[in-house]
Amino acid sequence: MNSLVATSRNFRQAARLLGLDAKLEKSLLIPFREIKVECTIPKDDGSLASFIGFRVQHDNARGPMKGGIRYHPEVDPDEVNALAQLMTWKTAVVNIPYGGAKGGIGCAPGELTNSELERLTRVFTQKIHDLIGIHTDVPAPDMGTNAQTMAWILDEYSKFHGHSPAVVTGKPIDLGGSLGRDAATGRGVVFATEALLAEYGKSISGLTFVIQGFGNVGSWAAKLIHERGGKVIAIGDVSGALRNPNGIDIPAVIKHKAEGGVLKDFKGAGAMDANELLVHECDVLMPCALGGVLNRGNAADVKAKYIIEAANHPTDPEADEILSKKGVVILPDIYANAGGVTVSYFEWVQNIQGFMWDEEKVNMELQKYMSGAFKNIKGMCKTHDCNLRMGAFTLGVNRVARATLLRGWEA
Ligand SMILES: NC(=O)C1=CN([C@@H]2O[C@H](COP(=O)(O)OP(=O)(O)OC[C@H]3O[C@@H](n4cnc5c(N)ncnc54)[C@H](O)[C@@H]3O)[C@@H](O)[C@H]2O)C=CC1
Ligand SMILES: O=C(O)CCC(=O)C(=O)O
Repeated sequence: MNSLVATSRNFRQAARLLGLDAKLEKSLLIPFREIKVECTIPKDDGSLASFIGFRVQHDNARGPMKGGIRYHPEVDPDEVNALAQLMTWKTAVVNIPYGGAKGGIGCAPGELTNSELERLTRVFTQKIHDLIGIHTDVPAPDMGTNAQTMAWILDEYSKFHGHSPAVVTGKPIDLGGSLGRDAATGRGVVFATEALLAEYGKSISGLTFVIQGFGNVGSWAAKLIHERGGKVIAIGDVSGALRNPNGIDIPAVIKHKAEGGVLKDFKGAGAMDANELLVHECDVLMPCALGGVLNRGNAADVKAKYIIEAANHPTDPEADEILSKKGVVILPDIYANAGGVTVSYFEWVQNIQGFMWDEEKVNMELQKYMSGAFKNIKGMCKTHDCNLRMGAFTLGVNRVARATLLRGWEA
């Protein structure tokens, strides 16, 4: 199902549970602003290459719009729109003073050199610099982008507006990045998993995990699960998938990748069919890569008891229905992966204050926000007699609706 249709469907279901006025519902769904820009760069060989960049600013009722920038060949306007909308509900779920936005460029970052990526990022920034800003819209990394990408945006933006570290988060520590931001999404995923498992009298230790995606989110989640005694029995990325029923040595995989190795060539686990990864026998499944990977084609075959949505919208609504009938418990993206944007908020606060926190404080505050949000989601589940996805959606949508009503519409 189209990602925008799927996300809007979840929103509408939450709006109905909350009894929102139809006009308010419509206004919350329509994005504040959609930006589409053409970015042409000279490639290293002198030829020209053109790319389309997007930034969708979905809602700013609760504060500056916030969300990552994705570099991926499948980036399209509907997907960016859906991801921007998810950011609005996500920032409200963890109760940080932001709205939602998301950006992306349709490109294959792995096929561009570092200098081509730098030129592309700078051209994109030139085209959107007057529409982003510390108190309007604050980008961050997402799939295919990283701290270096944020450093280029910061530098290009600062040429127009003066030195502005708080205009992006997830930047290098040397440029005002926060300690703990690199690990934050994966760490938040693990805090969220612990909160969920505790409801069932379980903990990470001794359970089996399957993780799809071994980039920023997947590798940090895997590392922290491994450290807590969880057994990661299968992993995969764009190169392929690996399994080891005795548990994969995650620090060794991280070392292999840091030394330039490709995941599928790691020797401490056997190769497996990448399509089998999501339906592999395990206690906990963590999609940490693309959206829509759990769909009506594979949902019936999923064997995990818990799904932690570390990626954004990995579960299609059709799969959601099939999985819930099977009794699989799903921890939704707008809560499960909110640790990244939460520490982005801490980074922005530190930049504005001009005062750096130590990593212990960052991680402690993150845990507070994640466990507080889980309690609030459970409260909404009780109030509206609904599952965790609708608990999170009703929590987020209700906060945004209240802020919108309080601000009013007088011209
Ligand atoms: N980076 C962050 O702070 C946050 C990221 N997310 C979400 O988490 C997910 C992953 O993001 P990052 O780890 O930042 O991206 P990344 O670019 O660091 O890593 C992406 C991973 O997905 C893998 N992948 C790509 N295509 C694949 C395919 N067809 N099959 C299997 N694996 C594939 C890549 O090989 C890589 O391991 C995305 O859905 C993103 O929106 C959510 C919240 C915050
Ligand atoms: O850190 C941020 O501002 C946004 C992270 C993000 O893009 C996401 O949560 O999907």
